[in-house]
Order: sequence, then structure tokens, then C-alpha cells
Amino acid sequence: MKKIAVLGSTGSIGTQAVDVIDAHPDLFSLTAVAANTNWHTAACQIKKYKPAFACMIDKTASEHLRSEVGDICTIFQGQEGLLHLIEETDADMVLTSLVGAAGIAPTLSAIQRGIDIALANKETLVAAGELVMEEAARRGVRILPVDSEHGAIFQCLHGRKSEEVEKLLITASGGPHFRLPAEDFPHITVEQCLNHPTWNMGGKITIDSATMFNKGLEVIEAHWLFNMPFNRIEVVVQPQSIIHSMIQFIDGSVIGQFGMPDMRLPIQYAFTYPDRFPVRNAKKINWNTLAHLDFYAPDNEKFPAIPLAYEAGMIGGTMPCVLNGANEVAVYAFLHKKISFTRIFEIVRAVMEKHTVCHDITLDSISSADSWSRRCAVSLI
Ligand SMILES: NC(=O)C1=CN([C@@H]2O[C@H](COP(=O)(O)OP(=O)(O)OC[C@H]3O[C@@H](n4cnc5c(N)ncnc54)[C@H](OP(=O)(O)O)[C@@H]3O)[C@@H](O)[C@H]2O)C=CC1
Ligand SMILES: CC(=O)[C@@H](O)[C@H](O)COP(=O)(O)O
Ligand SMILES: [Mn+2]
Repeated sequence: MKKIAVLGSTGSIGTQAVDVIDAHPDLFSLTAVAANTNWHTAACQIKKYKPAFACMIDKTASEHLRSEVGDICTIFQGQEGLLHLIEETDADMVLTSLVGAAGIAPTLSAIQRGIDIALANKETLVAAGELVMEEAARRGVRILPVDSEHGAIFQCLHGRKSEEVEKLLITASGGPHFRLPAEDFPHITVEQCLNHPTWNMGGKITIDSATMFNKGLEVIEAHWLFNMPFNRIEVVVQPQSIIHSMIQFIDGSVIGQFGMPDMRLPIQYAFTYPDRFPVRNAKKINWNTLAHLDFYAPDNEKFPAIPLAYEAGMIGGTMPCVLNGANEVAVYAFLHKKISFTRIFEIVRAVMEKHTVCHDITLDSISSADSWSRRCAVSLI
């Protein structure tokens, strides 16, 4: 029985992870949950699965949760409380399905405790990939990818030697604006962005898919997860989101992972690796109706997010952290209708241009680069 702590249990990935746990009571138990404000969903999870610990970041939400289910489990509060939860938990695995760079500290704490990580929270690897991967290697902790593309690459790499790999091919849906002419970009609305063509996800990542910053973040995530130089990572637009990513080998052979767009598959595989089990009510590909699979190159003029991410990744040091922090600020400003869609690109680029890179990577240098980039981005809104 694997005991799993789900950080971000009330979100898109978190609730699907709870569904995976629910489907296999013989394999998994839910031993801790954490969320920001949504105490109601957390309370339902606590009543049903009886985890030992919970944490709400928001103070009022933690008080509501305590009065509702304080007799069932110990409830912590705030970022500090989340670290206490990590210190106390008996989890065998922590799923990082919270959103944004807030994932860095709890992920590092879990690694320091020797707990395996199922990693959905890509912002943590973008901002602090060097720290996280070094710490995981030092402690012998496994980082199992949940992000669909990285889960796919992980499956394709299984049993292969790294010197056989020529490049990673990360697929992208292209998002809702893939076919929209560039002249319409300044008028793109939040509602248009939230209408993702193939995936149903949380707000922040859905905007990232619309700008294609999601793909840029995923290129940096792949660099750290698979120790792959940036010139051997390529983005391929695959609008049906049936091929979740591929690997090209040195002999020209390409192996891809196919499946319907359903995040429960990579979540469950991260939980059960190297074994496979059925995914409850999973839709399978119908090869008779899947008329075609299309492939396109990304349009780097319309979507400068991808070249900006390659640039940040290749500069290295604190630059990817700065790209991530500025993007987070710009995305929420767009979601709150304070800036236009195309300002997101401009703000991230401007913040990167103003940044003096630090190559001495510590938790302090990452934290200060993250805070600096957020202040700088706010000043541009
Ligand atoms: N959704 C998807 O299909 C995919 C998501 N990912 C990645 O997974 C992560 C989660 O995405 P998604 O599930 O879509 O996001 P959601 O917005 O749906 O959920 C985010 C979750 O994190 C919680 N949360 C927010 N801030 C904090 C914080 N500071 N500390 C603790 N918990 C917090 C939220 O709580 P509350 O509900 O109270 O706000 C919620 O439970 C992101 O990094 C995303 O990029 C990767 C691949 C696919
Ligand atoms: C499900 C998942 O992993 C998302 O990251 C997804 O890939 C987003 O779609 P885009 O390919 O449009 O960014
Ligand atoms: Mn993805």
C-alpha cells in the first residue's frame, strides 16, 4: 500500500489524483491533503479518505476546515504549515499538484526527507531545477514526471541508454489560438483563452497553453528531468493531443507515447511505476474514427514564449526563475483583465532584459530572483 500526500488536492490534477487513489484502494491511500482556499472540497476529501494531515494556505479557510473536520485530522495553516505537514507526514510519495513557484519549498523539503516525488508542478523545476535535481540525486529520491509530455518521454525512455537518444520531441496542442492570425492577437479575451481545444485544466496552465509559455516551461522541465541539452529538445505541434511526446533515436527511429488526453494515466503511472494498472473508465483510442494526426512547426513569431524560454534556459542561472516569476504575475494580471494577451510576452521579455543573472544557485538566490522578477513585472502592469 503506497501512502500518498497530495499538495494541491482540490485542483485539476489534485482531484484526478484523488480519483486514481479512490479507484485502487488496494494500492494507495491518501495520507495528506493541502490546498489554498477551497476548504469545502478539502473537507469532503478528509471525511472520505481520513488522511492524517491537511493544510490550508489561507487562514480563514484553515479555520473553516478545522471546525468542520478538526476531529478527523491535524490541520496546518500557511506556507510554514505546509512545511510542517511535510515534516510530519508518513507519505511514501508526495504529488506536487499545487500551482506556481510556491511548490519549490515543499518539494525540496519532501526530497530532504527522502520522499519520492510525483511532479506535476513544472514551475518548481523551471525556477529551481538545478537545486531540486541535485538534492534528489544526493538523497536517492525519484522524481517521477506527471506532466503528460514528460510522462510520455519517461515511458519512451524506459530501458534505453541516454547515448542512443538524439533528441526529445515535445508535442504541443498549439492551444486555442494556433490558427488565429497575428493581427487578432491584441484582442484575444480571457474567455477565448480558457477554451482549451483538448485539455480541461486549471486557470494558470490554461493561459500558459494559450500563450505557449506552457511549452516553453516544459522545454526547461525536460532539460532538468532528462538531463538533456536545449539543442536536443524540439517542440512539435500535434493539435489532436493524442501523441503526448516522442523520442528520436540516433538511428532515426522515433518512439512516441499515444493515448487519449486524460491526466489520470500519467498520474497513475507515476504512482505505480514501473507497473501498469487499468485506469478507471479510461477512454481508449478508437483507431477507426481517429481520422488523422497532424504535425506543424510552432510559430515563434506569433508565440515568442517558446524562444524566450529557450533563451532563458540556455542563459541558465537565475534567468529561468525570472522568466517563470514574471510569467506568473503577467498571467494573473491577464486573468484579472488588467493587461492584454500580448502584454504577457512583453512583460516577460522586459523583465528578462532587466535581470542581472546570478549563476550561484542556492535557495536564497532563487528566492530573491523570484521576488525581484515579481516586483519588476508588477511595476510594468
Ligand atoms: N491540470 C493539468 O492537466 C496539468 C497541470 N500541470 C501542472 O500541475 C500544477 C497544478 O495545475 P492544476 O491542477 O491545473 O491547477 P489548479 O489551479 O486546478 O489547482 C491548483 C491547486 O493548488 C492549490 N494551491 C494554489 N496555491 C497554493 C499554495 N500556495 N500552496 C498550496 N496549494 C496551493 C489550489 O488550492 P485551491 O483550490 O484552494 O485554490 C489547488 O488545489 C501546475 O503546476 C500545472 O502547470 C501539469 C500538467 C497538466
Ligand atoms: C496535460 C498537459 O500536460 C498540459 O501541459 C498540456 O500539454 C497543455 O496543452 P498544450 O500542449 O496546449 O500546452
Ligand atoms: Mn504538459
